Amino acid sequence: MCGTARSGCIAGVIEIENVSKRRGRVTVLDGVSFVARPGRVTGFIGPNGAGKSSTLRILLGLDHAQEGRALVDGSPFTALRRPLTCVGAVLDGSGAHRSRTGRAHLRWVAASNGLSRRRVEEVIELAGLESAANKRVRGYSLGMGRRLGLAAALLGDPGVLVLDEPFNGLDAGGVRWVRELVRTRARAGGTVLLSSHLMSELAEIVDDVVVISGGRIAARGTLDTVTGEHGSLEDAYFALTSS
Ligand SMILES: Nc1ncnc2c1ncn2[C@@H]1O[C@H](COP(=O)(O)OP(=O)(O)OP(=O)(O)O)[C@@H](O)[C@H]1O
Repeated sequence: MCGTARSGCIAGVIEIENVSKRRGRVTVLDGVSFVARPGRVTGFIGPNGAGKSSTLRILLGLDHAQEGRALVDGSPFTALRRPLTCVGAVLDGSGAHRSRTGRAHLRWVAASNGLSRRRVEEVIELAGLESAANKRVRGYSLGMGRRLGLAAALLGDPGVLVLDEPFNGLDAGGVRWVRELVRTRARAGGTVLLSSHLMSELAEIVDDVVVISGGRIAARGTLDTVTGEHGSLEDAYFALTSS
């Protein structure tokens, strides 16, 4: 199904290797390295402006690093032949044209990746978008836009999910859905990499944690390792990022 011309996207290992990014004179990322593994939920946390979105954008081929590599199963995202069947991603917004309906957007994304209209109906149901699917995206709330972005990310039933602040704007039902979705995906052997500022929410769902601060990795490891002697992930986060 999914794959690169070279190796095929079977394991779904995300490797960020020594990635550095400068914007003008500002160093946004400085030698960032970590791995997100199959069967695990990896939380990517850090203060505003720490470099989370920049890292995820480089991983998804939306931006370039001056140094280092970001790989999925040893290949850059841009080398994937049918990316949606390998990596599902949600960055900011739904990515949909505002004058389209949610259903039309999903059908367009599905068609561009050789996926069926039946799958479109499945993800509409999965994302709880049945009553909104025929509305134009310009009328969507923040949370509905989030659900639409997640629905599109799930279209290809990918082994890898990359989610930037997936809980933003979601109501209680949406938060519960995303929580269960990422845990179910990881239990089934998928790789989930997600950023969030919601420490208590994250502590419930992550296996591994990567902490970034000022463009540098401040800590990485299992939830227990990173939490360490601190009472909670939140306490560890503040200790690691306050400088
Ligand atoms: N398009 C851009 N042009 C210039 N600077 C940018 C751009 N995008 C990000 N930056 C800068 O890069 C740095 C890292 O930003 P980034 O968005 O990756 O952080 P983040 O950890 O995702 O933050 P947040 O939690 O606020 O989303 C910040 O200093 C930011 O100002």
